Amino acid sequence: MSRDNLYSLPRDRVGQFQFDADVADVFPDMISRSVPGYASILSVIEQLAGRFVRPDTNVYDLGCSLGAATLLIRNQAPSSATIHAVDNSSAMIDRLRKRLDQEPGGPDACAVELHLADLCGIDLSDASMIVLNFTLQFVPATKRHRLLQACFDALVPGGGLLLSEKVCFDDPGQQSLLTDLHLDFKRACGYSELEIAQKRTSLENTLIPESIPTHTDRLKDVGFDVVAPWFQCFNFASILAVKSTTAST
Ligand SMILES: C[S@@+](CC[C@H](N)C(=O)[O-])C[C@H]1O[C@@H](n2cnc3c(N)ncnc32)[C@H](O)[C@@H]1O
Ligand SMILES: O=C(O)C(=O)C[C@]1(C(=O)O)C=C[C@@H](O)C=C1
Repeated sequence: MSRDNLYSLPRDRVGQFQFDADVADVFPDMISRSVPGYASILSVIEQLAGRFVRPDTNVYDLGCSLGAATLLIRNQAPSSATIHAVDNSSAMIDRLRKRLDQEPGGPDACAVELHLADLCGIDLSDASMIVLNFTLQFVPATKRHRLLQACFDALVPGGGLLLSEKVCFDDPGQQSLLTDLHLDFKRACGYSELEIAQKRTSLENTLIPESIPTHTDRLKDVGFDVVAPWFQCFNFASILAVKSTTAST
């Protein structure tokens, strides 16, 4: 795995964070040293796939990056399911396509379709599981409600949505403590103060976190019956939302 040292040298001007080829090349290292609990969340996504993915349904991995969640879901999905891996970064989709060519899966592996597209513009239907693993935070706040409504509407009764996000806190004490603990995590993972500062600048106005109650209220508002925050480490959280089995599609 290539080491992320993208922000290790001083830059005259730190531009907006982009999921370009440089980031794609180091992404597994970058995300695992930036998001506490990332590996645990992935392992739970695989577990959830075993429970939620139904035969002859679609699964959407929205903002799939290099397909970490897609490949784990494929381990559990019935062969008649189809996983749609969606990302608007060609660097990410190209690398995932190569990886799938190298690892086509066994004879019972379900189909994986790649979509180089804005996830706000794609049609979603007949879904038994939808994953937004650290993706919604990059979608403009004004588009988030409509996207989650489309996700809810696309789910079959009993279907599940997994939403993981960097979050913020209304209470200033919590905000400051949990941000500091995240920075300590990054330092312990080997990032320098310069790397941390330059990456923070590049993510400003690009990654827009919201509070856990903002996320859970919105998920209930679009129709989810059960909205269960199941993971939090510092300012990173994951929520499972389930559509009622008696809901009409
Ligand atoms: C933090 S990464 C997601 C990590 C990935 N889900 C995983 O589990 O490894 C965010 C991804 O969302 C993609 N993305 C951001 N906004 C998007 C949009 N509007 N449409 C499609 N993809 C988007 C980025 O290109 C990036 O690959
Ligand atoms: O907050 C940070 O420092 C992050 O790097 C977080 C984060 C994320 O949550 O997606 C941001 C961009 C990269 O994709 C990897 C991790």
